[in-house]
Amino acid sequence: MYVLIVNPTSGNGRGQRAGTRVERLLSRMGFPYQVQITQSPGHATDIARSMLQEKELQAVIAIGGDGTVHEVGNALAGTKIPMGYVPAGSGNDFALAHGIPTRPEAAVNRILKGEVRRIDTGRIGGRTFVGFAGMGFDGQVADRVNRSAFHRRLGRLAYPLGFLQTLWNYRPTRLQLTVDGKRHDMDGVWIVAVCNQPNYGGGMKMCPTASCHDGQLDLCCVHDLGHRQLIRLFPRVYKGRHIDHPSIQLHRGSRITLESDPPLLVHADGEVIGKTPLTISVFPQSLSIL
Ligand SMILES: Nc1ncnc2c1ncn2[C@@H]1O[C@H](COP(=O)(O)OP(=O)(O)OP(=O)(O)O)[C@@H](O)[C@H]1O
Repeated sequence: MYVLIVNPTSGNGRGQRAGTRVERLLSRMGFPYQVQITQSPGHATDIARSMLQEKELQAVIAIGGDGTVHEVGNALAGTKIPMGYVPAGSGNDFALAHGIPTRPEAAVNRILKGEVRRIDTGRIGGRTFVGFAGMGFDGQVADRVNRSAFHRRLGRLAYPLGFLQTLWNYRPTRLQLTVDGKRHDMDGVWIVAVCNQPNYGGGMKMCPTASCHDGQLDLCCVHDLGHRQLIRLFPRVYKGRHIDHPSIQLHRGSRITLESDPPLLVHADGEVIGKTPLTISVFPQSLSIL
């Protein structure tokens, strides 16, 4: 049996429509399924966890955006139950990273092929992230975008707009980053992004060489530059061309700790989950995806 977890609010109602199309397809093809609609933030994790007891469960199909992938991934990481995905959000970085088609029919066909791949995930403050996490300025932007229905209606433009609105009042801070035991003290830090895939925040290529198959996490630290310089650098991140800039530090490792004063907001897959200090580690080959 397939369990569909549909976030009806994702992508401005796209989730609801995609859910109906997937349901029709599975029914027409005679596959057993059950539909569950999320009622609130966090509900997708609870539903997916409760379904793990089902004997006939073949896969959980997340229908929504990266937030829905995050929530379902939190329940399935560390289990053998695979996650299928039908993209219906505004950013859909997970779909981009894994070549998942945007049309529900094509995404379902891929799921029904049953080709399971194991991917790494990240552990952050007792939770799992599937694609990426970020802190500092980026945590503030995620917070602003997620709280605003207006921003969420903008799709991929939500992040660039949130970026510009958050920019002028943000003060970069001092931060201690430790990667696999090696400490890096940095001043004037804007962003530390931790990536398990290249795509980030609606199509940016924050860590262009990140891979979910290498047992490592890639980091991109943006520090020591002024507001205007950051604006000039920003468009380059969509092609991954920011990495040669002198204010960018790249690292790779499997265990990362971050400390800062003041504490910085942290997001995981675009969902705000807390503040620094925290430890992040890779959870190799922990999630099965279709
Ligand atoms: N019934 C609901 N009412 C309100 N919020 C919900 C509901 N169900 C899920 N959510 C929340 O909706 C948020 C956004 O979901 P999601 O990220 O899947 O869509 P999106 O923001 O449109 O896409 P993307 O993250 O790819 O841009 C998540 O934080 C999730 O917890």
